[in-house]
Parts: sequence; C-alpha cells; structure tokens
Amino acid sequence: MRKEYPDDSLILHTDAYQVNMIETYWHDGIHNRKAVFELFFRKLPFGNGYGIFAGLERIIQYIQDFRFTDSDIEYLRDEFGYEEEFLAYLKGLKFTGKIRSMREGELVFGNETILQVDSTLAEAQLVETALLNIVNYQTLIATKASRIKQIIGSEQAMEFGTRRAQEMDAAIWGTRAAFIAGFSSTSNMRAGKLFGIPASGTHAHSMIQAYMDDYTAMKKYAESCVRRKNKAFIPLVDTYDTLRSGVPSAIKVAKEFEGRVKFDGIRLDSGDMAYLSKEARKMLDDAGFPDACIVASNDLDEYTIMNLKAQGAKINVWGIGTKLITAYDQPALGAVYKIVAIENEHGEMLDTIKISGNPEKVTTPGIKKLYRIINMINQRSEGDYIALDEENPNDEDHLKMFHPVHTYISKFVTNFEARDLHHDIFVDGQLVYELPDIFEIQKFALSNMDVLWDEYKRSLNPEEYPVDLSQKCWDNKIAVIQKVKEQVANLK
Ligand SMILES: Nc1ncnc2c1ncn2[C@@H]1O[C@H](COP(=O)(O)OP(=O)(O)OP(=O)(O)O)[C@@H](O)[C@H]1O
Ligand SMILES: O=P(O)(O)OC[C@H]1O[C@H](OP(=O)(O)OP(=O)(O)O)[C@H](O)[C@@H]1O
Ligand SMILES: O=C(O)c1cccnc1
Repeated sequence: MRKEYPDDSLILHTDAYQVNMIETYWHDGIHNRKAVFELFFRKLPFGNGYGIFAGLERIIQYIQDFRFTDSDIEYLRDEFGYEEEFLAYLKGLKFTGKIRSMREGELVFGNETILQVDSTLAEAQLVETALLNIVNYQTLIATKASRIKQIIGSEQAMEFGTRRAQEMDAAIWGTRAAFIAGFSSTSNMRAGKLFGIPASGTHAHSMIQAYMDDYTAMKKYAESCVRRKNKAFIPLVDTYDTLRSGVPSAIKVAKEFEGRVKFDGIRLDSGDMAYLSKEARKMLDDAGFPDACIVASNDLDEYTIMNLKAQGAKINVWGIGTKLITAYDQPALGAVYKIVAIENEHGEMLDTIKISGNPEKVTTPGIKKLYRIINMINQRSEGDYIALDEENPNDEDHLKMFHPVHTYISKFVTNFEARDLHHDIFVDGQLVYELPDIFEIQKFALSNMDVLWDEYKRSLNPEEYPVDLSQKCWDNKIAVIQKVKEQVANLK
C-alpha cells in the first residue's frame, strides 16, 4: 500500500528538477553562493497593451512558510533516496535572502523585472516554480479583468467565476486579482472572508424552479432579503419569460416590499440581452424604479460587452465568470525566472546570460533596477527604463531612451521623474513590507491607469509601450554576449 504523507507545507510545490539542482550545488559546495534571479514575461497576454501585476500576497505567505517539514523530508528520503546529510541540510533551510518586487496593482510590460530574488543559489533556485505559478496566474487574471473593466468603465463588474475556475485556489486568488484590477465584488464568500472583498450575489434559476413560478419565488426571496443586513433584492428574471413574467413579477414584489428591501435591480442571464435590457429598462422606469439596475450575466467578456454597449443595451452591472476566471482566450502567461548574476569562488558577482537563436529570448545580464519615467509636465509615462544597479537616472537631466532591439528608435526625455518600481519585500529573510489592504491595492491599480496614454489602453492593437535599456545596461549586454561567444569559439 502507498505510504501517505500529510499535506503540511508548500515547499515541495516545486519541480523535481529544482531539488535535483540543489543537491548538485550542495554536493559541490556552491549552494550558499549568492545568486540573483529575475522574474518577467516577454509578451503581454490577450494582445493587451499593459499588464497588471498580482500575486505578492501569496508570495509573501509562501516565503514565510518556506521550510521542509518532517513529512517532506520523509518523502524525499523514501522516494528519492537523497543522502541523510543533504536531507539534514534541507531540514534546516529557510529563506535568508532579499526579494524586491513591484507592488500589486502595478502596471507591468514585457521584458521587465516584476520581482528579483537575491539569495543563496539554493534558496533562489528552489522558489522558482512556486513564484512563477503564483505570478503567472494572478497577473494573467488581473490583466484580463482590467481589459474587461476598461470596456465597462465606471459601471460595476461582479466576479461570478468560482464554479468554472480551474479548481479552488484559482477561484480564490483569481477573484482577488480581478478585484485588484477594478471589479466591485466577488460571488465567493470565502474570498470575502479571507481578503475583505465585498461578497454579493443574486440567486439562481433553481430557486424560481423550486417554487414553480416567478412571483412566489421572488416574494419568498424578498422576505429573506428583509432578514439580511444589506436588504439587497435582485431577482433573476429570465427563467420562464423575461418580459411577460420575470420583470413584471420583480416589479410587483418590489412594490409590495417597498421600504423593506432595497430593490437594487434585476438580473438577465439569457436571450437577446440588448433587446431585453432595453425593454426591461422601460418597464422599470415606468413602474417608478429608475434607479434599479440591470445586471447581465452569461458568458460575458470584453468583446460581448463592447458589442452589447454598441447596441445600446441598458445594462449597468456586469456579472462575469468563466471567460475571466479561466482567462478563456489565453489560458497562460509565459513569465520566466532567469539567473542574471552569480558569485564566483572569489566572492565576486559575475553577470550571466542565456543566449538563444531567438533574439527575444536572450536575457539581459546583471543586477538591474526598473524605473518608470514620468514626464513631470503631463504626469504621463514616457516608458520604462531598465538600468544597472549602480545607475540612478534621477541624476541625469536629460535621459536618452532607445528601443532595445531597433536602437535607432530613440528619444531624449527632460523634466522627468524616474520612479523605482521595485520595493524591498524581504531583507535577510525577514518580511519588511506591509501589504496594503485590498481596497488600497485596487485604488493604486486604478490610479496607475492615469499615467498611461490612451494609445496603450485600447483593447485592439494598442501601441507598444517602450521598455528600454540604459546605455550602460545595453553595453553590458553586448559585452557579455561577446564574452560568451569568445568562450564558445575557444572550445576545441
Ligand atoms: N444582443 C446580444 N448581442 C451579442 N451577444 C449577445 C446578445 N445577447 C446575448 N448575447 C450573448 O450571446 C451568448 C448566447 O446567449 P444565449 O442566451 O443564447 O445563451 P445560452 O447559453 O444559449 O442560454 P442559456 O444560458 O439559457 O443556456 C451569450 O454569450 C450572451 O452573453
Ligand atoms: O457565464 P459566466 O460568465 O460563467 O457567469 C456565471 C454564470 O453562472 C451561472 O450560470 P449557471 O448555468 O451555472 O447557473 P444558473 O444559470 O442556473 O444560475 C450564472 O447564471 C451565469 O450565467
Ligand atoms: O450571484 C449571482 O447571480 C451568481 C453567482 C455566481 C454565478 N452566477 C451568478
């Protein structure tokens, strides 16, 4: 019979190759050398012009819990036969290094570092898989949610996706990511409990079916709303016949319960939602409920919403599930985690590079900083600027920005502020960052949109936002490439 182990830590939420590599380093005695890794993606998802970073809260939890439990060690011993001495080393392992990261809700673009891990080689390597797992999913969903929110504008977006999410973790962290990007609520009560996101909802068709008719069900539901704190009454009107039975019953019950429930509106979940919403709007207005909203749901995404708006649909609250929470049109973000510097046997840090036949896949060596160059006249961003650690663009009074591949595309920027986008999260293994509450993170994410020109925000064919290398960073990259080439040429 298979031996069972308790699920009591996340440290083995990693690829087996990470542990194999660490064993290699440990045996060779280089596991405690300093190493710096950077996490970034190359291409924005959904053809969008910007991304929204999410995932830091879970990363903090993960790093704080970063240790091998007895059962982890037992599993490694039983299944892989690692040496006892190595297992003893693992047992004592904790995260001792530094993590710098963007704040959640930050705007992020291709080929720029979201997060930098500066620690021992072993520690920095071991966290790779989990960090990518967290950032790839949450950033993808935050970006999808932001795309949808851009189309919705100031109207409310409710997150309804839990039942369709790729399992429970995805539902919880996905809905949090959606809230960061500007959604107003979650249907998931656990997410409400854990993160403080407003949890709210309407009801399902099953309730109408259980009572066999719209009016009876809505009346019973209204009675229940009276007993609840917020008194919100939003009946679903499309179970039998939206305009003949659903909306009239909703109006009748709302009148009967006037003053006792808050008739926030009705929900439409099928049929021609442009037509039905316009007709329902007239009926609600004529009945004296001009403030009652029309909530729409059913396979919505930014495209359908845009289309409904173009048809003049009278929808003012949008319930969005499947297509958001599963990132339906692009189910993965390709963030990677690359080593950029490593300590040698003399204690010096050496820059490292990964060369590829594909120029886009050549990494940028060296420990770097990332700045957003804000034009102080219009408060808009001129682009992002990757500089070597020792550089500070704020010391310059005019900054040359040039395309990192097509270098002849360049501009000089004056009267700017270079904002360092990375913040210390862990220093010497200790958490030094206080995570803002979820409302502050959302506020930050929404305010970031103001620094972007509209050209980067449109959902179709946005302009490419500049992510440039400083001259020194670019020169360093070329020099390291040259060095590697010479090294390879000298091989016999
Ligand atoms: N006026 C409209 N213009 C564009 N798309 C619409 C319009 N009305 C509804 N839709 C979208 O069309 C799709 C199909 O709607 P429909 O009501 O036929 O759903 P369904 O899935 O067949 O119904 P049900 O959920 O009851 O099974 C949904 O994604 C819906 O959001
Ligand atoms: O379509 P989504 O964007 O994923 O939004 C969530 C959907 O989940 C519910 O449907 P479901 O068929 O599960 O149940 P119901 O219609 O009977 O409530 C709800 O009515 C929405 O249509
Ligand atoms: O509250 C709702 O209306 C709701 C919640 C989850 C999924 N569909 C609808």
